[in-house]
Amino acid sequence: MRLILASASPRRVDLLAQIGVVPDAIDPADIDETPRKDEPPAHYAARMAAEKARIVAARHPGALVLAGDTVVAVGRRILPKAEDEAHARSCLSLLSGRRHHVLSAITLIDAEGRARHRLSDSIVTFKRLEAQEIDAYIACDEWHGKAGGYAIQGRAAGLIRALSGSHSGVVGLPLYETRVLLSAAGYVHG
Ligand SMILES: Cc1cn([C@H]2C[C@H](O)[C@@H](COP(=O)(O)OP(=O)(O)OP(=O)(O)O)O2)c(=O)[nH]c1=O
Repeated sequence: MRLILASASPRRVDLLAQIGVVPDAIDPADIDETPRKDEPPAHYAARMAAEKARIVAARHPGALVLAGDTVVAVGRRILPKAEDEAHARSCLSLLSGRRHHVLSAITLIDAEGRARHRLSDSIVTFKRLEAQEIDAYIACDEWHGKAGGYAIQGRAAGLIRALSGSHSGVVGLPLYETRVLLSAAGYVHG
């Protein structure tokens, strides 16, 4: 059975490889990722994963298509991907010393066109960040393009006091849920 990964994220390829899954092709969806007005973060993540999967599945009839979306949320507020220093700084100031949620949604569309969905909800707690810790993190550039302005798989791990939930989900693809969906769709892997 062919598996298509509907994602431009190299992290998702690496995460899949961690559970022994190598997609036959990578075909990013490239959709409009603007949240709707007052859209709850979990709803937004699930909607994005489902839309990415649906658009890519239309291009690959008969294949399995996996898509994901990772959203950082402080309360009902969705933090967008940090594209510049000022934005990354404001994300880190907001996350400093408090808990936030990382919602990681996946959708798998099977060979018959049936969609299965899972949502991983993790709680991440940052230490209270000193000004020089924020400066040092900004200088390392790992925040670039990351939801919420940090990447737990890099230096930010040294600033995170606690994680409750799925580490792989925070990085971008919750592997437990992914394996469950792949198995349910009859995909055989290690
Ligand atoms: C919080 C956090 C986010 N991220 C990244 C993962 C995702 O790439 C990004 C969230 O954006 P996504 O829209 O989920 O993914 P993407 O744009 O990289 O790829 P595509 O839409 O094609 O599937 O933030 C980390 O790498 N580490 C982290 O700790």
